[in-house]
Amino acid sequence: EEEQEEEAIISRFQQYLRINTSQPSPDYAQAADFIAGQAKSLSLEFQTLEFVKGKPLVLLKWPGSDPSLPSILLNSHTDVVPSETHKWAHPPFSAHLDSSGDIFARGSQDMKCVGLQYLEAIRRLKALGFRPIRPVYLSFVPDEEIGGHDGAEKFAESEAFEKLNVGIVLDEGLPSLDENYRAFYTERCPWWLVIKAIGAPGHGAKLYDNTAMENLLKSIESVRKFRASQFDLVKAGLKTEGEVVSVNMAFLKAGTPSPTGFVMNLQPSEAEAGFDIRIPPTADPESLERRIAEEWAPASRNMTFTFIQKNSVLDKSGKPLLTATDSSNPWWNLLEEAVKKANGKLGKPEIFPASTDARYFRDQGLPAIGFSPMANTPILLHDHNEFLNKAEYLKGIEVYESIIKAYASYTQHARSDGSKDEL
Ligand code: MET
Ligand SMILES: [Zn+2]
Ligand SMILES: [Zn+2]
Repeated sequence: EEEQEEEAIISRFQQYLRINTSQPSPDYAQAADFIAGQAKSLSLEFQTLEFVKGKPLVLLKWPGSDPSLPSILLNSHTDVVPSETHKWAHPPFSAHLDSSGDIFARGSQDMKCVGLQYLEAIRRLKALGFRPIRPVYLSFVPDEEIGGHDGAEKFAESEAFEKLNVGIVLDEGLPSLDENYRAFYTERCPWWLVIKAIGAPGHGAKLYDNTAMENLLKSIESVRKFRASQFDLVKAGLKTEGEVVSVNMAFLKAGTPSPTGFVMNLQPSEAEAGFDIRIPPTADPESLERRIAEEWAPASRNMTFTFIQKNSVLDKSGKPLLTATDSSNPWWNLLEEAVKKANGKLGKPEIFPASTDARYFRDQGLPAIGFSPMANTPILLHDHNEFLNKAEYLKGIEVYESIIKAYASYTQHARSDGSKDEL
């Protein structure tokens, strides 16, 4: 019977994974239908919020016996990044289960696993007769992978959100290569930068100064020098990945297309490069901005720059967006204890090296913890052949069962800054 139950759990996970919610044209309608179906089968209240047409956010509620207590929000995004399908061993929306129990799919780690694990944990808690004291909400949000502006950002700023009286948010984390789960108290913020060079066109055989290509290449050299300085700190073991500024080139665009490729004897008059920059909350964004204006895209070299994405590392009051992970934050202690209770181990809290929707909730002054229970798992987010082992997925459900139970039973009135009322 337990075996049958496990099969049903895995089959539900596969169903969700098989919905193609890949950017840039995710099938949000089908994902929303699927989540609504799950909500019905679990007798959870649900509603669809559409801050932007065609981009549904599905909100589920498990009511608490004391609705006056701040609620718990379990967040996950429904969209996934694109895949180079033909480079995968198993198609990214096949959710292929191999003989060692690995389930291959885009979104198996990032983060359809988490969204469904929340639901499976609730299914078990309900079967055991557990009743939450605090209300528990689950948000299935769109558009995280393209910045979250039409999803979590609008949600966190909405009146509907304020009414939920959220006290703590759980969002995504990363797999761990060893047995210790990872938890994240803050994250680097994304700046997506495009620099553009212009220069005089001319014969491909002519040497002259200030071509667009030469101007852009000087910038790229400068970016690479900076990148190496940051990477060296990580390689030397002086800093972790989340503690340095990363910069990686995402695209290069230049040249005059021809039917066989590019015109070779014409020097282009424009050239562009795009960079994905991630900045730790402790870095000085102004000095980086100066570096961009003075070294990477100086007007003196006929260069301009724009940001496609530019989040602040600071909240409205100018403080870094951090969630406390000491005794001042009861939610942190509860998480630690709950993971232990489920026979899991938790490593030291870290800075999430990429970016998540948690930043929009932290921006509202709320504590938010990044956590995806995947131990002994290679980190394959945004990579080919993303997979999660079945046993690891099932273990994660037990961990959430323990966390949700602890959180929903917690009766002290925790303030949003994490401090407690005196008893
Ligand atoms: C820039 S918004 C965040 C998108 C995605 N989670 C990433 O870190 O790349
Ligand atoms: Zn994600
Ligand atoms: Zn992602």
